Order: sequence, then C-alpha cells, then structure tokens
Amino acid sequence: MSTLIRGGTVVNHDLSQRADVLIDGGRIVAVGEKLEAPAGAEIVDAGGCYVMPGGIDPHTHMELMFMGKVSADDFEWGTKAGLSGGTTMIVDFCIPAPGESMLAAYQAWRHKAEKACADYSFHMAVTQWSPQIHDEMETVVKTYGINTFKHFMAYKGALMVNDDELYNSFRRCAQLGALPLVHAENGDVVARMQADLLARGVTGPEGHSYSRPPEVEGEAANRAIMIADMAGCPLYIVHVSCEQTHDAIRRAKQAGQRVFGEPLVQYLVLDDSEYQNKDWDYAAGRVMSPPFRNKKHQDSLWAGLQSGTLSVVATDHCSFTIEQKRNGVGDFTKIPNGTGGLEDRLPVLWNAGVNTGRLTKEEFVAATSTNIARILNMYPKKGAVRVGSDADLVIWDPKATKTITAKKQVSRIEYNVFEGYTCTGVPRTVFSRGRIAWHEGDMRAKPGDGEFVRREPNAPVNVANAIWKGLTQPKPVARPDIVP
Ligand SMILES: NC(=O)NCCC(=O)O
Ligand SMILES: [Zn+2]
Ligand SMILES: [Zn+2]
Repeated sequence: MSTLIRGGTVVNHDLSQRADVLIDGGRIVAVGEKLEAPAGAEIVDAGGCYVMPGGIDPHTHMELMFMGKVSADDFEWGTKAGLSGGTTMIVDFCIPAPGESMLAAYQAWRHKAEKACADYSFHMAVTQWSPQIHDEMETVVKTYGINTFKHFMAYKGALMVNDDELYNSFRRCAQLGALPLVHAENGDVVARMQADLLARGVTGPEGHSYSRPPEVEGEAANRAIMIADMAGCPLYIVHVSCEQTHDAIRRAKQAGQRVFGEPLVQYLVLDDSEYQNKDWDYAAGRVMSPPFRNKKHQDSLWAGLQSGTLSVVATDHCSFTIEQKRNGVGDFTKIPNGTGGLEDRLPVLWNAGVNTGRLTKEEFVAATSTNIARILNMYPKKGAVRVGSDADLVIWDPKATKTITAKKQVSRIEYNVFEGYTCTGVPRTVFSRGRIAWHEGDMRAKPGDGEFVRREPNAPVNVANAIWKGLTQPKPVARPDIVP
C-alpha cells in the first residue's frame, strides 16, 4: 500500500522545499509539489510541519555487559525509545567478550537485535590484536557488512588497547577500506588519577569527573589522529566532549586529514556542575565517559557543528538503573559508565540548536542523519528524503512542545538526564521503511520490525584517502649502482 505525506516542507541537508512525499514498498517513490494520491493510498497530513529524514544514532549500547552490569535498555526498548523521539536507526557496538572471536560476538549481537523495532547496524570492537583478529576483520567487513571498527583507548584492564594494537588495527582498516573509531581518553593516566583521588578520600561521583579532565581526552585524540595518519586511514572520534579534542580534529582537518568528530547531545546542554549534586543517585546517573564539561567546551562543540569541523550528534545511549549505578557507592570507579538520551536527542538538539539560531534546520538534519549516513556509507538509502531512499521519515511539528520527564519516557530506567527540560519542536509521526512506527505517543512498531543494514567498505572518503596515501607513500630513491 502507498502513503502520501501531504502539505509539509521537506527538509534535507542541502535544501528545504514545500513538497509532498509518496511512499510505496517501504521506499520514497516521489517528492514534489501537489502529488496525485494513487488509488487506495493512505493520506497523512503534514501541514505546518517539516518532513525530515529519520534520525540515525550511530552510538548506542543496548543490553551491553559493561563494568559488571547489563545496560537496561535492550534492542526492543532502545529502538522504541529512538522511534518515539524521531530516530529510525541505531548503530550499536558489537563488543567481543575477553577471548571471544569477533564472529561469535557478531552472532550474539544479531541474536540480541532480533527484537529491534527499527533498523540497526553494528560497529565491531577491536579489544586486542592477534593474527586471528587480523583475519576476522576481513570476514566482518566482507561477509557481515560492517565497515567500522571501534577502539577503546580507555578502560584499562578491560577494553583498552595500546598504541601498537591501534596501529596494527588501523593499518588493517586501511587495507580493508574500513573506518576506525576511537574512544579517546588516556586510560593509563585515568587509572592513576582515579587511584590518587580515592586515596585522598574523593569517592563520590564527582571523582569520576576529576579523574577524566579534558587533557586526557585531548591527548588521546591527538595520538589517535597521528597514528591514523601514519597508518593511512581516516578516523572517527566518538563522544567528543571538549575543546582539546575539537582542536585536534580541527587541526587535522586543516592539514588535509580525514577525521570526523561526534559530540553527544548531553555535552551540548549539560555541564559538570551535575556531578556536584548532593544527591548521590542524581550525580551517579550522570556518570559517563568522558564526563560533562563546562560552558567553554559546550561553546566549542556548538561552533564545531556550525563550522563543520564536527559532523554528527549522537547519544552513546547506555542506560543503567539506579540500583546498577549504586554498585559504585563508596568507590566512583565502580559506577557503571553510561547515560540515556536516545529519545531526547532530536527534540533537545532542535530546541537548543535550531530554536536559538545556532543551527539551521538543514544543519540539524545533517548532524542527526545525513552526515553519518555518508560517513558510514549507507547514503542515500538512509539520511535523505529523496526518490529511492528508505522511507524512514519524521513529520516534525516545530510548534509543539514537550517537557522531558522520566515518568513518561520509553527508556526502562527511572531517571532522565534532561529531566524538566522543555523542548519546542517534537516529532508528530515517525515512519520506519514506509510504515507508521510511532504517532503522537502511540507506539505501533513491533519487535522484529527492524532490519539489519549492511554497510559496504570503501566509502568515497576511504577511496580518496587511499589514493592520496598511495601517491605520497615513501618510495625508494633510484640511484646509479655503485661498483665497489
Ligand atoms: N560512555 C560511557 O560512559 N559508556 C558507554 C561505553 C563507552 O562508550 O565508553
Ligand atoms: Zn566510549
Ligand atoms: Zn559508547
């Protein structure tokens, strides 16, 4: 059955225009003014609204075993939370358990994701280096359709990799046409600072923030950028929280490197005063890595989104209940790291970005959908309102308001880091591959509706980078033979 979305303004990353959108077979089949409704088509009114590509959150952790706890939102509730806030696709991190092969981890993640209500894809984590990992990476790319590999430079003794492992893996990414991702924090320094703080009696959630200053992030970001350049691959830095990391990205871009930065919506509107809250549960609920920063860093991130030095706004949705967070009472290093935000990303970014003039609505679409679709090589299947694209769409009411409260959220945890924040501009109707998945609070998507999205290697940026690196690689100097 076809659907005609009538009377709205279509907003793409490059252009906004009054246009109707015709959907058939899960795809967009026409975009234009005053389209004829085919016989039997469902008509959906978008008068006074924007029609935008569904949000893509490239950074989530559903049902993840992390720091001894399993994150509370699974693929069903995580994707439902996303849909209720206009996000129609997530990219989750497939993280092998210690000693587990990537191939087994991939199967485990596919199993967990069977109940997804919206489309999803995976990044694969590299948590050690060995000939087996080297070989498995090829299968991950060519057989499983995953073109991104995540590296943790923090979480010493758990997920952290060293520079040798980074370089080996980045080299392999260059060979495979894949994109490496890094969590940039100097895990050795963090571990020392944590121990020093605990020894000085700083045991509460504020210790988490003190132990991870912007310098540990900036240093690691710089290091990863330099290693990626030497390895000959582009680089994507997840959860960019501070000016130091933004500055490293900015310099790398100005020097011609292909580096992408991903701030989180939490970093744009929440600050480090949250960790000083007298209520332990409140402060612990905001513990994530890197931690929230101050206004100076927030301004830097906003400027990066405006200027294009930062590309994508994500959430790193990794939600833990209060009981799980209380694992760290008396020792902040044991508080499971992570916050929610998936259902709030678009409304909060619109309110804090578009309504304040920091972002145009087109830049909003770029930061929440189109840029990441291009970086991950799934554009224009995802990330665009254009003929042939998947009909993952949001009808966005720029006048409607909502005050965020955990009492009404879809996520399974008891609190919300944006509690009390009022947004003007919220989704009215959300389509997932042509079906109405959510409409004004009515969740229609069902477990299993989501599909895995394959992503092929050799995105345009990888190809260009490989050509450049090939042309500029060290070559032997031809000299006349010396006859001894
Ligand atoms: N960010 C965070 O605190 N938790 C999730 C794991 C990660 O992305 O580092
Ligand atoms: Zn991380
Ligand atoms: Zn993460």
